Amino acid sequence: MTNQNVVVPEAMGIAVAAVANPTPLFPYPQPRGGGGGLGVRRKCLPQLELGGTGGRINVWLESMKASSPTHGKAVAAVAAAPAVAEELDEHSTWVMGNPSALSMFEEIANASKGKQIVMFLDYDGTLSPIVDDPDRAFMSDAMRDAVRESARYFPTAIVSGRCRDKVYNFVRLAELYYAGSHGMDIKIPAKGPSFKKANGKAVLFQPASKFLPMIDKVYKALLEATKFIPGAKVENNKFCVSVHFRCVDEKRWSALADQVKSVLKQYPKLRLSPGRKVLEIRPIIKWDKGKAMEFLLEALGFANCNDVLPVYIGDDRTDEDAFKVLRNREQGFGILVSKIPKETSACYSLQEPSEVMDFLQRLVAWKRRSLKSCPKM
Ligand SMILES: O=P(O)(O)OC[C@H]1O[C@H](O[C@H]2O[C@H](CO)[C@@H](O)[C@H](O)[C@H]2O)[C@H](O)[C@@H](O)[C@@H]1O
Repeated sequence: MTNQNVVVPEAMGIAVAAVANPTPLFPYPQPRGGGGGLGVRRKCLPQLELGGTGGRINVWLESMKASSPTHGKAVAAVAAAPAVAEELDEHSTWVMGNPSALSMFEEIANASKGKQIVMFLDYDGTLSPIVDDPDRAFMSDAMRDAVRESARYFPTAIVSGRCRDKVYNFVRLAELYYAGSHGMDIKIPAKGPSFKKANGKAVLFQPASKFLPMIDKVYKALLEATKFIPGAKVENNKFCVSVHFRCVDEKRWSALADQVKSVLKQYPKLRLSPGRKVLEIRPIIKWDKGKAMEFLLEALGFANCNDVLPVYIGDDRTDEDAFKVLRNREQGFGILVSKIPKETSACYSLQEPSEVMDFLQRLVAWKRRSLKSCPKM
């Protein structure tokens, strides 16, 4: 490895406190309703414990259901339910707490005046629509153009649960920064249009590298344990593993949860969290997408800056860690991609990837106009 820094967390001094910024740069909307809520009935997911007996399987099952809302089904349920009015009310309350980033565009643009926007984008469900086959989650050329343009004006990073190589192969833009495996695999190349702040040295940061052999073993064990469940798919994401159940008949979810649980019992150093019809298995280390975002900000020279505005757009539970960091720092803003109300720490929302594309295009157009009228901006 030449001209590349392999960074260990301690060496970077990465801790939430290390990059804390005391100056509120963006006025987060105040939480509405009780319990710090956004006016939405809280549907907290139970902890997915790996030990214990049969009862916990139900907890797993409930989690799998709760973390996999299907828009079509939700809409049908709303239409059929007697409490339609209440549901609609809930939705509009949520929209008030998390207004559309498109309808609030002027406010967002104003807040970024004089500040360097740094763009963080999740991949699945944000840049590409959710599809049955994870290997075919392609982003459109139009979306690729929008992301390419974003990177011309703002340092832009992809932060994904997928392994870094795989997400790079989908995005195929060398001018971006990539954080794969839920932020546990970060690479900052040495050269590129927006890499001036990275001191001309490539950075490779893999805080879970010692877990590689374990992840490999658990991946093989999960493949074996789930091979009799039609539709189940196990994906090796290098520092984490995804067990997909989108194509598994709901009647077999419990059997799948059972199999996964029996494998994970032998791996107390791994934890499990639910995603969109997927069980995500990863090492128990204090590292997540929020920490990855902070790492990138620091590595790019934006730590302790008052004139930076990080924007994080994502659709998944794992993106909440980044939304929380922004909320706690009172800096920048998180945008949740969702058609249905969800508990979130984001302050704005977009409904689907096509809206994400609109938003990126508008931001770039706004930036271009501002540069024309005031080239120093
Ligand atoms: O952090 P992300 O980039 O959003 O990655 C999270 C997981 O995304 C992928 O799974 C999801 O998208 C698939 C394709 O649309 C879909 O089939 C699946 O049901 C979703 O959960 C990816 O395959 C996982 O490895 C990522 O962890």
